[in-house]
This record gives sequence, C-alpha cells and structure tokens, in this order.
Amino acid sequence: MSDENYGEEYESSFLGNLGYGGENQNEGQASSQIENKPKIFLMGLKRSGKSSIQKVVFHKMLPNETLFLESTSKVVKNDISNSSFVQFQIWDFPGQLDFFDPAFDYEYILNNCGAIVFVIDAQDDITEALVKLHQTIVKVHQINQNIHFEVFIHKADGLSDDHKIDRQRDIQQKATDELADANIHIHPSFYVTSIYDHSIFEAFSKVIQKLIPQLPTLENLLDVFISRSRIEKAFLVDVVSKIYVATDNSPVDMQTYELCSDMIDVVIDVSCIYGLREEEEGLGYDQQSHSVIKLNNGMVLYLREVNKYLALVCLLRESNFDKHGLIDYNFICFKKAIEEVFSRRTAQSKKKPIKK
Ligand SMILES: Nc1nc2c(ncn2[C@@H]2O[C@H](COP(=O)(O)OP(=O)(O)OP(=O)(O)O)[C@@H](O)[C@H]2O)c(=O)[nH]1
Repeated sequence: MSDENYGEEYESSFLGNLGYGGENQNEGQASSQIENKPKIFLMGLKRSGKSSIQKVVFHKMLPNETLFLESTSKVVKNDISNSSFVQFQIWDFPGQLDFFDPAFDYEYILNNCGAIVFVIDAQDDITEALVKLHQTIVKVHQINQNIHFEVFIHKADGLSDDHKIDRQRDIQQKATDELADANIHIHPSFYVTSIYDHSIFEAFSKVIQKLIPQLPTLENLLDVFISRSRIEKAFLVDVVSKIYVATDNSPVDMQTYELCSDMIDVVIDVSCIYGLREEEEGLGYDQQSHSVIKLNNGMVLYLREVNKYLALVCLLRESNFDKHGLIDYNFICFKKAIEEVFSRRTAQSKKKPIKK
C-alpha cells in the first residue's frame, strides 16, 4: 500500500503544551514522538459506524450529522492529544480495505498498536462480521500478543432491550467459541454501543484506560479522596472529549456518568457565553473553573479543575456537603498528587532517547 492511501488529520493544538512537538522541538523529534504514541485501530465491515464513532467522540460531531458521512476510502490517522493522560493515535481503516493484503505492511504498523476496536453493526447480519473479527484476531495475535481486542456491538439504539442482550450474548458466545476452537487464548472485551447515547463514550473510556500505565495510581487516589470526603462517585474526565480517564473502584452507573459529563457541558457553555471577555477565545476552562449544582433528589454535583485538560466531577449526598471545606482541602491534596504523577511521567518521557 502506498502513502497516498493515508489521510492525516492531526488535531495537534495541544501537542506543544505537552512536549509533543511545538516550538521547543525540532520537527524530526516531534514526528518521531507522534509515531511512538500508542495507536488504536478502528476496524470492521463497511458502514459499521467506525468513522461516526471517531467523529462523535473526538470531533464533537452531532450523531445526526454522521448520516451524511461518506464511506472512508483511505486510512485516516488522527492524533488525539487533548489530555495529559490521553495521548494516542486513532487509525480509521476503511471497511473495504483488506488489512492482510500482502502488499500492505501490516506487521510494521501492528508493532506500535495498543488496541484494536472492532465495530460490528448490531442491526445487520453478523455472520460476515464475525468471520472478519476471527480472522483479524488470529492474524494480529501471531504478530503482536500485547494488543487489546475490543469489540463494539454497535448501533444498539435500533434494538429493543431484550434484543440487545440476545445480540450481545450471541456475538460474544460465537466469537469466544471460535477462538477457543482455534486454540487461541484471547478474551476480547465486548461493549454494547451507540453514538446516540453515552454508551460510546463509556466504552471508549474503558478502551483508553487500558492504555494508561498510571491507571492504578489514579484509581487509588480517587478511592482515598472519595472515602475521606464522603463522596459517592468521582470521575476524572478529559474535558474536551468527556472520556473519563479514571474513576474510583465503585461500579459505574451510566446515568451518573451522563450527569457528570453533562455538568462539564454546562460549565463550559456558561463560561464560554458569560465568562470570556469579548476579545478572548477558548474553552472558558481555567484554574478557577469550579462549580456546585444541587439536584432536586438530594444529591450534589461538584466539579473542580485538575489541570488544563482534566476535571474532577463528583456526585455526593447533600447532607454530606455540609463539610465542603473538608472536601475543598482534600481536593487540593488530590490535585497535588495528580500533578506529581503527571510531572514524573513528563520527566520520564523527556529522558527517553528518540528512536531514529
Ligand atoms: N442508528 C445508528 N446509526 C449509526 C450509528 N453509528 C453510525 N451510524 C450510521 O452508520 C452509517 C455508516 O457510518 P460510517 O461511520 O460512515 O461507517 P464506517 O464504518 O466508517 O464505513 P466505511 O467508511 O465504509 O468503512 C452512517 O449513516 C451513520 O449515521 C449508531 O450508533 N446508531
């Protein structure tokens, strides 16, 4: 496959801030670091919804607008660097492309791949998709055994609740049985997704979390923070994509995540409209960004800025909010700890020699 089959859409506005390119680095160094970022490949049959997922999650496209997306004809590389912890590339492979064509140097590109998201259209016949999924896992596994396989059972909005569960069970069972028959001991993760609700953000959050080496540290910090502050649930959210890079160890309930994610929208919208001066441009999100919203069900939403890219959003009982001075104090300690995790990571990445 030649280079003209690659499209590139670098969303690099945040790269400089993170030491990934920008004024202080020479171009060779920057592109080498971009190349070294973990890659997530979006694969699946034609029209299964790959480009729509990418556009909705990372480019703020409205779900309805994806109806007009044209079929992808070449591999589109997207650099996602909008959070200090979320730094990777997404490669969108056209459904019509034969990834394992001998003319295509797939061994080389699989070397730096962190995860393959295989999208299956749950509203369509799944036979062909399952065959392709199986072939993909078998071949990829021969080349790189560290790749995570993530299967999105997608377009679930068109199915009834019962049908959704049946479809998931059916796909999961067939895919894992076939792998067991082929003596391949891989356990892909399955997610039921749709771009019309928060399920796609939740699924992508989980995919990305597996690529964050600091995840256990972040989770521990969140656990300590919520238990000392009498908080029910806390998410560390990437403000731009609204993917949560970590949460505490209690189970995630979709409605709570949706609420926390909507709160970010409210804060950013109000700041953009009323918080910025006339000549100012930007997200309206800075060190002073914080907000408390009391809900009519006796719960409180609490948002604080952690750094330029991350916000901490928590849900707690109103009765536990009486000691909000304690929560504010604990938050300062939490923020310091996060800064330390981040500064160590930056120091480590600066030490790494640049491969040529
Ligand atoms: N109902 C529903 N439709 C969706 C969803 N996601 C994507 N679609 C629709 O599916 C169609 C195909 O989406 P694309 O994103 O272009 O599919 P693709 O996999 O990138 O297709 P190729 O580029 O041909 O490989 C579009 O009309 C989308 O609006 C979803 O969650 N629910």
